[in-house]
Amino acid sequence: VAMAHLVAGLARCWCPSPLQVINFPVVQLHMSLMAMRASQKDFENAMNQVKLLKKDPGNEVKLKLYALYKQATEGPCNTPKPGVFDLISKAKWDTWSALGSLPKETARQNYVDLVSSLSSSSKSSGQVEPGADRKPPGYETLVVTSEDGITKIMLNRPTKKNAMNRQMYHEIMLALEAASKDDSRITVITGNGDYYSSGNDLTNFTDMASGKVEELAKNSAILLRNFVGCFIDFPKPLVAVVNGPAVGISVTTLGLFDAVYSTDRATFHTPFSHLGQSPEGCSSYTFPRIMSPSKATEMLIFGKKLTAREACAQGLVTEVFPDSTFQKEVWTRLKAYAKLPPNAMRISKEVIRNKEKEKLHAINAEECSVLQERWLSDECMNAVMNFLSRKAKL
Ligand SMILES: CCCC/C=C/CC(=O)SCCNC(=O)CCNC(=O)[C@H](O)C(C)(C)COP(=O)(O)OP(=O)(O)OC[C@H]1O[C@@H](n2cnc3c(N)ncnc32)[C@H](O)[C@@H]1OP(=O)(O)O
Repeated sequence: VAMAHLVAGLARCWCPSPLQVINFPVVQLHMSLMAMRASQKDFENAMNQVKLLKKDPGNEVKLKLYALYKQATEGPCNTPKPGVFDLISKAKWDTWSALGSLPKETARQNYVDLVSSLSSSSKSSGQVEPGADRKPPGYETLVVTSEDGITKIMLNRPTKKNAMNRQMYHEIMLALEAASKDDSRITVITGNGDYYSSGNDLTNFTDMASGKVEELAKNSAILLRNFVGCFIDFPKPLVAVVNGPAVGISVTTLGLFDAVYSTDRATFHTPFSHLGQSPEGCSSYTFPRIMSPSKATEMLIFGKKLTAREACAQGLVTEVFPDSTFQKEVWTRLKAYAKLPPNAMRISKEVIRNKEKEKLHAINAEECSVLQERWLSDECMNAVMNFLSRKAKL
C-alpha cells in the first residue's frame, strides 16, 4: 500500500510535463549556481538535455537524477529524515542519503553519464544533426536485461576481454544502483565472450604518463572506492556467473558476492605484484577469511593463478560446472532461486552481511589510498608500459 501511494505521489509530482523534476525550485537555484562556473559546463549541458527528453524516464530514474543533483551541488545528505508518511520526501531523502559520502565531482560525473545514457535511448528533439553518429541506446559497455526475477548485468567489451575502462566502472555502478531498486530478486554479473573480465583496463593508466599524475591517481582512487562501495552496499543477492578467466578487480570483488558459479574453463588471477600494485576490492580482508591466510597470500602477493576447481576448493567459488552445460545449469538454478520470497532473501543477506559493512568500507578506503601511491610508483608505471608496448602479458 505504501508503495502504491509512493508511486502515485511521484507520478502526481513529477510526471505531467516532460520531466517536471527539473522544475524543482531547489534545482533551478542550483542551475543558476552551476551556470556561474565554467568548469561545470558538462553538468549544465546535462541539465538542459534533461529538458529535451521526450520519453519520461520513470520515477526511479528521476529520483536518481534528483539525488545526484543534490549530492553534486550540496554534498552528502544531512537534512533530517522526513516522516514515514511523507512518502515522496522520504523517497527523495532515501535516494540522496544512499549516495553516502560520494564526492561532489563523482556525483556530477554520474549525473552527466546518466543523462547521456537517457538521451541516447530517448531521442531528444532537434538535437541530433542529420547524419551524425548516434550512440546505441542504453549502456555502452554493458548489456543489462531483466527477466524471470533476475537482472543480468553483462560486461560487454569482448574484444578487450571485458577489461574495465572508466566508462564501464561508471556504468556498473549505475546498473547496480538501478538493479537494487527494480523489482528483480537476484542480480547477476557475467561477461560476454570468452572472458569474464581481464580486470582493470590498463589504458586507464595511459594518462598517468602525461602530466597531472597525482590528480589522476587521486581520481582513480575515488572511482575505485565508489565502485567497490557499491558492491559492499548492494542489498539483494548478488551472483557472479563466471563464464571464463577472471583477472584483477574482477576476481577480488568476488569476495563481496553472495554466490559465485564458474565454468571449469575459468581461472582466477590477481597479479598485483607483477603490476607493481596492491590488493583491492576488500580482498586484503575477505580473501584470508574465505580461504586460508597462506593461500590468500599466494594469490594476492605472489599472483598464483587458480583453476576454477582450486578456487572452489578454497571457497572463493561456490560451484564449478562443465563448460558445455554451464549456462544451462546455472540459469536453471538461478531461475528457481528467483522464485524464493524476495524479502526473506534480502533480510537474510542483511543479517549475514551488515555486521561487516562498516569494516569493509574502512578496508576499501585503506586499500584505495595505498593503491593511489602505488599507481605513482616506477614499478607500476613500468608494468603498464610493458603491457601497452606488448612486451608483457600475464
Ligand atoms: C581505476 C580503478 C583501478 C582498479 C585496479 C584494478 C587492478 C587490476 O584489475 S589488475 C589486472 C589488470 N589486468 C591485466 O593486467 C590483464 C592484461 N591483459 C593480458 O595480460 C592479456 O590481454 C590476457 C591474458 C588477459 C589475454 O591475453 P590474450 O592473448 O588471450 O588476448 P589479447 O590479445 O592480449 O587481448 C585482446 C585485446 O584485449 C586487450 N586487453 C585485454 N586485457 C586488457 C586490459 N586489462 N587492459 C587493456 N587492454 C586489454 C588487449 O590489449 C587486446 O587488444 P588489441 O586487440 O587492441 O591488441
